Amino acid sequence: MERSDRAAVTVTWLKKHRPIYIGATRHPFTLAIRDGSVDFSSFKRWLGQDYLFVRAFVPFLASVLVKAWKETDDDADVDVILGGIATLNDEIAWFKREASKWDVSLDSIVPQQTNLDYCRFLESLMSPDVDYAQAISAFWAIEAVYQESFAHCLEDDSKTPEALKETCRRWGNDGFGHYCRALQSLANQQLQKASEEVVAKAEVNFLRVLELEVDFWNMSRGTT
Ligand SMILES: Cc1ncc(CNC=O)c(N)n1
Repeated sequence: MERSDRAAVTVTWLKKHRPIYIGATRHPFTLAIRDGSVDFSSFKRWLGQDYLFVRAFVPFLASVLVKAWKETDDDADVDVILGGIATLNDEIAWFKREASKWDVSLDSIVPQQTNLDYCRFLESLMSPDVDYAQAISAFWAIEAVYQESFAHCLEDDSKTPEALKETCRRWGNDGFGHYCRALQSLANQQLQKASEEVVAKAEVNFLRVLELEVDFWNMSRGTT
């Protein structure tokens, strides 16, 4: 069967790996935010670690932008990624404000092993040997997990504490949902014309992202 006859590649991955995807997007930490039982010290631990992650996410996005610029003909890909970089600029300012609100000192956060592992994975994708199809599909997966996790905390029947709603809105808002769908569609476009080998590598990366996201949420427990 030609790949063009099949459903979009990311859609087949989501179906095939559904339980793992659910594990990342319905994690006990975000479910505890949603039902209001979350322990604020867990939230503060997550906030500090995520700030470090987001700082490392900036050069990753820059590397995806360079790949898009080199490997695509129209401006659409670069424009979507550039929008992501602009959002990250606001996001870093937001982390600083939020951290001071919660008395979290960002200068003294020590990255935990899971965070170092995740940042090392991002760095491996920054290599010029990794092609754009792989980088954009990993990028989509990373953003999609946050979008789905936090959008779930904003549904009508959720009991998310008022103090955490702004955090949930940052990734759970409709604009971010739209941005994730745009990334997904860029990823599908690339995967559709990629070799079987590249698609296979991208699927492995997708699973690695889900695993790292689960480990990342787990860090909020403070037992690792
Ligand atoms: C661990 C992790 N994964 C995804 C995101 C969302 N992207 C940018 O903010 C994030 N902040 N942290």
